[in-house]
Amino acid sequence: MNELYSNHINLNAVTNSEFTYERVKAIADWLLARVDTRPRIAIVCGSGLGGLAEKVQNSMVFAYEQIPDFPRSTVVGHKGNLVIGLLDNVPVVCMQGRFHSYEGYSNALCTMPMKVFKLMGVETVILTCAAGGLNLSFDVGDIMVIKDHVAPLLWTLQNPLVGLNDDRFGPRFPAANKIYNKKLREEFKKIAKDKNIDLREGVYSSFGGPCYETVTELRALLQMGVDAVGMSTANEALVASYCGMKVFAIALVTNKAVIDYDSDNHPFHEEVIETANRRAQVLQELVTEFVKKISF
Ligand SMILES: O=P(O)(O)O[C@@H]1C[C@H](O)[C@@H](CO)O1
Ligand code: HPA
Repeated sequence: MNELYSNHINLNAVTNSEFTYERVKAIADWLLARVDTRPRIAIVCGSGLGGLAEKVQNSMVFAYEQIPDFPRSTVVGHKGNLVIGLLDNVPVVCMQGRFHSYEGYSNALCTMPMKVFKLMGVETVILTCAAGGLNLSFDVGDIMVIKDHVAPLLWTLQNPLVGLNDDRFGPRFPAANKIYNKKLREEFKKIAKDKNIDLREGVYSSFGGPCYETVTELRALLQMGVDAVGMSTANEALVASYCGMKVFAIALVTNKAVIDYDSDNHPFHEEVIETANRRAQVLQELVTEFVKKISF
């Protein structure tokens, strides 16, 4: 087995049956035994956005490879640490890098950390990601609050909830029409307004990658009402919501999706990272303020 990957998790396990309640609880307990902090908020840092985790104080940093049964981060711009500590005095657990299905991980494995968070006592999950802007009025650098998603992989057996259901995590047939908490979206928008930071709100889509989308795929998504397209987040949002946690998600528009058949432009990861680095500070400021606000 590739040593980048985890110790004894079955990487090909498509269903969630590999990640039993007991197995996930063992991971949560392993972490809780090593920190004094009891985080109620979890933050997932997307491509190039891991700097937020560096703002966490009194932190304990666990490299993913230290944590039993955790996968490894293999993507540039995803450091691969779980950081537990205080963000402006609010206890948080922060994923400095996430797992993607294009890394060879099943969606059940990609989203397993959400279940760990649930069993650590987390109540709210904040997801961040990089995305290509599809909405014609979007500019590179825009921040979009996600209000819904379209995720074709989740229409298949790659849905992370496929498999025997354990009701201790969530219901067999969870609703998916209210994944992105409206109150949290409103709160975030208020904070941005007070800071004079322009925000977008829209629909995110994820095909899972690793290739960027074809022109025709993007045009179809545009017709469906999609505003930004990425390779992650929807799966995590689904599982976090299924577990009964509140979900808030933002996508940073790191590039423009190319919807002209004859364009010479194309998306590339270096541009994604570069834009993320350029906008990281604003995003960090917004998320830190948001965390403070919702912690009461
Ligand atoms: O991990 P996220 O969704 O933030 O990153 C996006 C999707 C791919 O990992 C990468 C492509 O450039 O950016
Ligand atoms: O254009 C994109 N497509 C998919 N994923 C992405 N992540 C950043 N930009 C993009």
